Amino acid sequence: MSGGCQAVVSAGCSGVAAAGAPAAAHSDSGPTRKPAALIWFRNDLRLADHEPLHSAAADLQHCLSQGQSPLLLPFYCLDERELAPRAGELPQEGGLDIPQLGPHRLRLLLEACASLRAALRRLGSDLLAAQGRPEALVGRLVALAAAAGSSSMALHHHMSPDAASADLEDAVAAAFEAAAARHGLPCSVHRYWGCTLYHPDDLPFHLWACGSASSGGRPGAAAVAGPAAEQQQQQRGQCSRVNPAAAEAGLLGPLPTDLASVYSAAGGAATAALACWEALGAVRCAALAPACSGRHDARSALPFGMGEEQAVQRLRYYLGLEESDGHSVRSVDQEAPIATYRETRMQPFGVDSSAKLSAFLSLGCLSPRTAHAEVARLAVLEQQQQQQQRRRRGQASSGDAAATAAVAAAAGEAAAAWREPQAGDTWRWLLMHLAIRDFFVFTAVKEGDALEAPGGIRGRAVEWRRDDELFRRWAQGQTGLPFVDACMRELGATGFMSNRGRQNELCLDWRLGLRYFESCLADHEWALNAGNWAYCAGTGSDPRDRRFKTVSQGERYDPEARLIQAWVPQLAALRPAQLAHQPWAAPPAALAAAGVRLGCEPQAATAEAGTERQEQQKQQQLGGWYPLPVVDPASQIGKGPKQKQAARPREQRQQQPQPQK
Ligand SMILES: Cc1cc2nc3c(=O)[nH]c(=O)nc-3n(C[C@H](O)[C@H](O)[C@H](O)COP(=O)(O)OP(=O)(O)OC[C@H]3O[C@@H](n4cnc5c(N)ncnc54)[C@H](O)[C@@H]3O)c2cc1C
Repeated sequence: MSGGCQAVVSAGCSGVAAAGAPAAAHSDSGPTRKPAALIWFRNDLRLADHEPLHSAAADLQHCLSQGQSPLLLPFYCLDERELAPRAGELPQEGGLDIPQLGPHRLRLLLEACASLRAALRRLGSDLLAAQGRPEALVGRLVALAAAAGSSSMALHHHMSPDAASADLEDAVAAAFEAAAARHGLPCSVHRYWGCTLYHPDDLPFHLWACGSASSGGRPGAAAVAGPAAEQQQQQRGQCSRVNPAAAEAGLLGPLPTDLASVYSAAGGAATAALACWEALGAVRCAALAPACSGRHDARSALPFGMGEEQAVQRLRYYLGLEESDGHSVRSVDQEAPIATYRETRMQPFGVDSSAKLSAFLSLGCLSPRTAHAEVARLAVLEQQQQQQQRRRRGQASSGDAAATAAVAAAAGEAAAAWREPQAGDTWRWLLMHLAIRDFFVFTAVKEGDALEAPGGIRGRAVEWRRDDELFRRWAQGQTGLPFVDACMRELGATGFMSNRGRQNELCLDWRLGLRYFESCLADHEWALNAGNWAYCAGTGSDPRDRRFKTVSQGERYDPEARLIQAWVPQLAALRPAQLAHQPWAAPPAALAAAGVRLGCEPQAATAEAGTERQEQQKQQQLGGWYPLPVVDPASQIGKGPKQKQAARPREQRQQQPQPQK
């Protein structure tokens, strides 16, 4: 960092303004002073457990108490570079010039920004929003604050674990410093860590190599969940009013809701990338619900609006918690989904089979620590219930209520501390997955770009296969492997795919899949996507072969073929339903009864492409043409006791279908 600025990387909850204040000549003391704080919102679109906001607000609160009139400028910048393809690091891109930020995630992002803006407005503040480059926007904001008479500038933001983000953060800081210097304003930059359950300072090793962009010492350690998060929640009413000049600068206009218009506003590269995305996945952006419309594909596993409130609602619903008179109580209506989480999590179908928190976490509408705090509440309630039961059975003395509650609270908090889950546990399995998320984030920070190298962090010497036509069929859900196709069609139409589904691939260059997922996943996080792809490809930190037998996976985790019925209507009428996993092995009579015809649709029929509406109707009709598998299906069937080949008539077993080209 240069100029009069001082970078401060804060990890604790203590105020940091003093640390960033430069020379005494620029002191902010005195009634005429007007310090300004910019809060750069990124993938942390929430108010609770938001250390940059909390710290800035605490500093400004201090200024207010001294009779000064500080400014708080929370802002979000939709970085246009993300709407275009990544710089082509893959050879023979094969139609992969798709946006990094695809329409599904864009929709949720716009919704999350709208929710955040509404929440800030309720506090008398606002969210300044623009499309462009953050490093250009900070310059404008500094000018705005300077014109409003600001006497000093501070920039607060969360750090991102993405490999590319360190450069962006440095560029934004440099632009901020340069703009402040132009206006003769002292300034400081404050970076925070807030995207994991555990804080890097609490790890038993150093995450950052010395001299990296993010190093510089990380004072203090944030508590994992618990009181810190709650305390911050209570203090969030501290934002001061945003400068009205921001409205004039066009930063308070309505957020876009039409997805395609966002790409076209970003220029030719983004528009072309969107067209490429539509062609590759055979999904039309115009057919997707606009942001904030409240509309969803009826089959979507993510039928939620996006925002902090929705995130907490979803989490509480899943845990079976309700708010009553400001306290968490257990919902009495029905058994909460968390009760069966361990058993259902791998099921690829349904809204409640797994927690469906990933999109909220990826946009930062929910912090992992807040999730942990809610789980701790559940643990306390469980302890209270157990104590009551013991008392009823006369196994515990009936002391005074307050003392009993305190004991239960302590026991609950202790119970929510980390321990490996056992078979009978419920919420502990959820905590374990949040810990797995941390593992991938920290691995990504440590390994950086190396995670995406062809041989990964283990430098495996593998000649990855490229087959653009096969890749296209995979992306469009036309492989002839029904479970894979159902997963891919769900991804294209809704941006979600279950964890099981995400682990099915066709032994092609894994980095193609990585890029396609990046563009399609509504919950995309670079660290998690790259780390998990590397895991599946055997190039990550786990050297074991993780290749799935895709047919067996479907049969095992979706025995009733509900996912296939939802997304592959051609096979939906097959009975018994299990036949949908291996239609090539179904008796001819069953195929005929369900109207299924295997193979390529004859040219004459495809040539008669109808209107869009007719095409949609055709998509929803049961029965019809369904392709034969693009790979030998026998290679996708496991031999283990739980992965038995579906029963099929003897005569059919003789005729293995030939892979279709
Ligand atoms: C190839 C591949 C790519 C993936 N890309 C992403 C991605 O971009 N973003 C993303 O959030 N998840 C990713 N995952 C992980 C996982 O599939 C999703 O987090 C999960 O399916 C989301 O559903 P859920 O919220 O119901 O998760 P649950 O299964 O209920 O788990 C709860 C939370 O734990 C975390 N979690 C669970 N499994 C994993 C995992 N394997 N790795 C990291 N965190 C995990 C997530 O935050 C999740 O929301 C990927 C997995 C694979 C195999």
